[in-house]
Amino acid sequence: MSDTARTMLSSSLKTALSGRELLDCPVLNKGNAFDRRERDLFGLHGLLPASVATLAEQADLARARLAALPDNFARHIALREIQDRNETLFYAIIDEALEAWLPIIYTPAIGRACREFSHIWTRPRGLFLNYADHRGRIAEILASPQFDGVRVIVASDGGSILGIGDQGANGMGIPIGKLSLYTACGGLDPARALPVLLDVGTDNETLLADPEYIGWRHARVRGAQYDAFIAEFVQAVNTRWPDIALHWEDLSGADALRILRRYRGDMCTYNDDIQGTAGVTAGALLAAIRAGGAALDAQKIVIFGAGGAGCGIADLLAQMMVAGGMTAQEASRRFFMVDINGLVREGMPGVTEGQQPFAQPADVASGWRVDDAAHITLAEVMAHVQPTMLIGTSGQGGAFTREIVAPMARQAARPIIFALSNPTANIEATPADLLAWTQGRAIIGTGGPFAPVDYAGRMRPVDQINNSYVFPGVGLAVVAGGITRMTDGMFLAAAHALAALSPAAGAADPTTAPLLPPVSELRLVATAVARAVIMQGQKEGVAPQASAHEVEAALGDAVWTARYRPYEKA
Ligand SMILES: O=C([O-])CC(=O)C(=O)O
Ligand SMILES: [Mg+2]
Repeated sequence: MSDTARTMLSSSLKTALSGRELLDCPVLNKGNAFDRRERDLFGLHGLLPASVATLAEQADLARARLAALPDNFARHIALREIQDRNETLFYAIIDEALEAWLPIIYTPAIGRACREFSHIWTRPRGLFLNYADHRGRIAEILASPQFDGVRVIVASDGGSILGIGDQGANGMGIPIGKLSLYTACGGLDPARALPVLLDVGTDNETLLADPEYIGWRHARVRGAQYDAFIAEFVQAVNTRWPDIALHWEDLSGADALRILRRYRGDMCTYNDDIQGTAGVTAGALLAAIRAGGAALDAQKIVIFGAGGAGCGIADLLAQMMVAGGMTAQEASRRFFMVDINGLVREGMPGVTEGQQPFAQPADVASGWRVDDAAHITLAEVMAHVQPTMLIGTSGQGGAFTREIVAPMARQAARPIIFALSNPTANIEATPADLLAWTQGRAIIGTGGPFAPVDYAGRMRPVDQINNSYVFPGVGLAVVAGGITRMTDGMFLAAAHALAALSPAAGAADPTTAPLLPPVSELRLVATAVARAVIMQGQKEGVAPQASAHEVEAALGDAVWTARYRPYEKA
C-alpha cells in the first residue's frame, strides 16, 4: 500500500455506533462538531443543535469557561468532566499550552483530586477491580470486547499515592492522570489506554469513615492474599493482551519492588516510580554534571526516602557509574540511603531488598552520633558525608532545612539538590530556600512545577524532574517499536536521550541553563526517549530489528493527535 493511500485510509475512522451511543462514547464523541453528512449517517439529527462547530471553536469556548473558574482544582474537575464526554476536545484544550495545563490535569492539582476523588467522581472511567467481588473473575471482566484495543495499562492499588500515602480507591486519579500524559506527551491513542485501580481496601481511617467513599470499605489486604490477587490480575492481562505495556504506579515501596522483580521477566512491565523516576533523575544528573556538578565518579549521593523511588534511583545511578568504569561495590558505597530509621546500614532490622545493595557497612558510622532510637539522622549523615548530591523522595515536606543543606553548601562548588516529593506541600525544601541557603550555587530540581526564582536579581528557572519526562516515551516505544520487555538498559538509554536534549548541553554558560527541556517540549522529549528505548531494545534483543528509517516511520504512525477524523459506517 502506498503511503498516500494509507494516510487517506487512516485519516477516516469506522464505527458501528450511532445516535445516543455515539454521543456517549468519549473517544468518538464530537458534540456539535458532527457535520451534516455524519448527522445523516449516524442518526444524529435532532440530538444536536443546528450549529456545526469546529474543534478549535469548541476548545476556545471551553478554555474561556475554564478561565472563569475560581481555581485550578475547579478546573481539574471541569477538565475531567470534559474528558469523560469528549476526549478529543480534552486533548485539544491542553495541547495548546501543555506547560500551563499540566499542573491542572496532573501534579499538583491531582493530589487534592485524589484525596477528594470520591466527592468529585461523576462517571466511571477505567476499571475498578476489587478484592471482594472480582477475585477469581478478573479474566472474565477483561474479556469484554470494549477492551480489545488496549495497549497501555496504568495500574495502582492506591497504596502510596504521590507523597500523600494510602488513598485506597481514590488513588484512581493517578492512573487516569498518568494516561492523560501518555496521550498529551507520548501521542497514545486514548482508545488504547486503560486505567486500573486494584481495590484491595485501605487503611486510611478518614476514607473508611467517609460515607461517600467509593472504594471497598475494608482494611488493606496484605501478604499472600494480596500477592495472589496481583498474580491473578497479571496473568489475566498477559493472556488477554500479550503485547501490552503494564505500568505500575504508586504502590507502596516493598510491594512495588517485589511485583516488578516477580513479573519483569515475563512481560513488558515497569514501575514508573522506581524506573521512570530513576530515568529522569539520571538524565538530570548527567545534565547537572555538565552544568558544573561534580563528575560522576566523584559523586557522593545522599538519598532521603528509601522506598521504591529512592532505591530505584540509587540502582540506576549505580549502574551508570559501573558503565563509567567503577566496580559495583565501589558504586554502591557512593550512596547513603536515609529513611525513618535513619541511615540504612548492614544488619539493621527491616532493611528491604531494594535497600540491601546500598546498606552502608555497620562500621562506616563509628563515632557518628546516634539519636535516642539508635538511628543516625539525616543531619548526622550530611555532616559526615558532605555529599555532592542530595535527593529527596521522602514525602516529608520541609525535611531539608538550612542545617541539613549547610554541610554540602560549604563543601561542594555546585551542590546538586533534587527535592522530588509531590505534591507541593510535600516537597523537602522550596527552590527559593535552597538557592538562598547555598548562595545561589545549588543546581536544583523539584518533582512538581515551580515558577522561576528571583535570586540576587536574576531569574532562575526550576527544573521539574518528574517521571513524565520518561514514561510517555516508554509507552510510545512499546506501541511503535514492539518492545517485549523493559530493561534497565532502556531506562539508561532514556536518561542519555534526555541529557542530550538538555539546554545545558549547548549553552554558552551551562551553569545558568536549565537541566531539562521545558515542559512545553514534552512531546519532542517523548519521541526522543521512544527512539532511544527502541534502539536499545533492538540491541538487547527485546524489540524486533528495524532500520532507523523504519523506526521513524513507526513513531510517526503511532502518534495520535487531537483532531476530528471523518467517520464512516462500519
Ligand atoms: O506523579 C508524579 O508527579 C511523580 C510520581 O510518580 C509520584 O510522586 O509518585
Ligand atoms: Mg508515582
